[in-house]
Amino acid sequence: MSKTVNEKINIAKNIAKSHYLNQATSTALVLRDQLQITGLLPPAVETFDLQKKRALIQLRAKSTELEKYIFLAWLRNTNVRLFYRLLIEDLEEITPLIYTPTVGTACQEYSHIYPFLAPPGVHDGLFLSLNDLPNLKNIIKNYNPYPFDESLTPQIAVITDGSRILGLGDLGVNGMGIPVGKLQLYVAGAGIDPRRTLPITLDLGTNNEHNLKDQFYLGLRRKRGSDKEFFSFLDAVVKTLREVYPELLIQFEDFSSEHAFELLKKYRDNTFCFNDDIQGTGAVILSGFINAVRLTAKDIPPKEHRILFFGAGSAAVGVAKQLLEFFQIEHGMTEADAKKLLWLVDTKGLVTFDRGDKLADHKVYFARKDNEGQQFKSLTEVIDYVRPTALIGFSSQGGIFTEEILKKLARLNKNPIIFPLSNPKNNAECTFEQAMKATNNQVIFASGTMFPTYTEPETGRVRYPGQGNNMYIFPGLGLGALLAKPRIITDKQIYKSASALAYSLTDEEISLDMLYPKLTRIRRVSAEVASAVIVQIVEEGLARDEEVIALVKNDLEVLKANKGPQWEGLVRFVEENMWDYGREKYFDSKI
Ligand SMILES: NC(=O)C1=CN([C@@H]2O[C@H](COP(=O)(O)OP(=O)(O)OC[C@H]3O[C@@H](n4cnc5c(N)ncnc54)[C@H](OP(=O)(O)O)[C@@H]3O)[C@@H](O)[C@H]2O)C=CC1
Ligand SMILES: CC(=O)C(=O)O
Ligand SMILES: [Mg+2]
Repeated sequence: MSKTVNEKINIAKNIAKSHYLNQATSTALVLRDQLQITGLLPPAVETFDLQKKRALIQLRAKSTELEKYIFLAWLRNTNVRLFYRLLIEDLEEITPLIYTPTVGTACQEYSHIYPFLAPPGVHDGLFLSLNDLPNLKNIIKNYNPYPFDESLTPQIAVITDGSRILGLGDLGVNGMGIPVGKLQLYVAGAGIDPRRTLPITLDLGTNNEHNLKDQFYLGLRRKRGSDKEFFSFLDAVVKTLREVYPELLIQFEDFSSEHAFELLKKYRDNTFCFNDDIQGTGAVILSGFINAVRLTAKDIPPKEHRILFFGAGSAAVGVAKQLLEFFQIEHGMTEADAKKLLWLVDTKGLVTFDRGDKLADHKVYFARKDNEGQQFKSLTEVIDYVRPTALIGFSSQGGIFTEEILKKLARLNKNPIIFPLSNPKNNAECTFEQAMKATNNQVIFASGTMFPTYTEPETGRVRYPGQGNNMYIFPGLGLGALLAKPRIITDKQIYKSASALAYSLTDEEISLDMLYPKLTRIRRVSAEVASAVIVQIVEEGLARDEEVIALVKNDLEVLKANKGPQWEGLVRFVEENMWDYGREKYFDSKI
């Protein structure tokens, strides 16, 4: 039902201070009068372009990355659309400031920078502590930034308990920067409406002594409790979230590995959710690996790859599982044969059955049985034994891929695949430059946090590092799922997101030997990932959105008739459903 002019004015008055609709110095004079804010702003009426220009100048004038993070948080919390315009248009410059690496520093400092991130009445996200258990429902409802519009209920929540924030360990409630950062990438990368995102940090205490002793630490001052306490709190939170928002998609993020696997097992078949560190990372690295296999295909048949994971936590095991699928699905290998291509290393060395320690549940499946009683402790020993074609780092041990290790890989392979994937940047197992130099520029490289390009001194050729970060997957995966509305996220949907990403490279990107598309194309890439996920959801019979089902069927008809590019209708539909900073609801009505 259309609103009367008076109703519109009332809405506008209520929201005049809203950080979403705030146009600041762009507010037209007539609107200032109607909103009764004339005189409260300087007289000039500026364009959106000029506002952006000023914001960029101010941002670039900050001397540290943390100051830039604080500036951007303030901008997001006071002028949502200006912030997203900056982020979307200057993605390569801004992403490292709101996500890895800077978000790592911001999380470490969260309790110190906290009050200066948002003005009164605007909140970073929802904190749910153990003390809130009796009253969860009301507290969840407290987070309602847009009470004047019922259509703006949250669609997607990213939840952490702060227990393994990037490779920085247990940061407790300081981990809030991660759900906030991930959800900003949902908006920039896949056009999720920022008003419908819900960052959640659970407070079950922290084992971080530094935080517990810090007078400014903002979480509960207690250590983490038993697994029983953890899982019953999580049960209550998930159950209540589903009661309040039945269609909410939940992304579990940065939980300690044991809990991460257990949560996924508990909820994957009954809740609309996925785990980003296990499944999102699995998909993004599979995608980079598919392209690395293509680049090495003339020297190594795919089935002869030998993949060594340095680190055996949620990320490594998540990727190993996706690679296992890949060798079975694409190369017809049996599960047992595919498993033989994968080795894991943890703090005790190569993960084997007969090592003598009790293996964590998630390591058991990949534990080697063919070591004939031998154990291998150091990475050098393991490399000599395994002779890997690919070395994948998920250990959070910055610099541990030394020059000696990198050279060893180069001696074993014409083009060694080396992926130092730990975050943030200081935790990367090596840098791009180190990998290039040690391998005589032959490395096939991706890292979790972006490294600068490298210019080969001999030829002047510019080489592009890949960024193997789940940010290439979760935005498109989430968008596809939100549009098709399945009740659960399946492994097949995750797998399809990976192959869609791998095949989204343009001819130019392929000619530059890139493993991942340029970040600047993220929206198109997310649309392709989302479309692949949607097709899979429809094929599994899980879609509940009639329009989407009809579109997929129509595209199938077109495909059968060989009339057009794959899923073009669907990709267009997905793109049309993306939020954009320019598409704005109330002020378009020109009240
Ligand atoms: N690029 C991306 O998109 C992503 C990157 N990551 C990054 O991956 C890293 C790991 O995450 P996650 O798997 O969840 O974390 P975990 O802490 O669960 O795993 C770390 C693993 O590294 C092992 N490890 C630590 N130190 C050493 C060492 N000196 N020698 C050998 N092994 C060691 C640990 O061994 P043990 O089991 O014995 O303790 C553990 O298996 C983090 O830095 C995270 O930021 C995570 C998700 C996505
Ligand atoms: C990227 C990410 O999810 C992590 O490092 O945990
Ligand atoms: Mg993570």
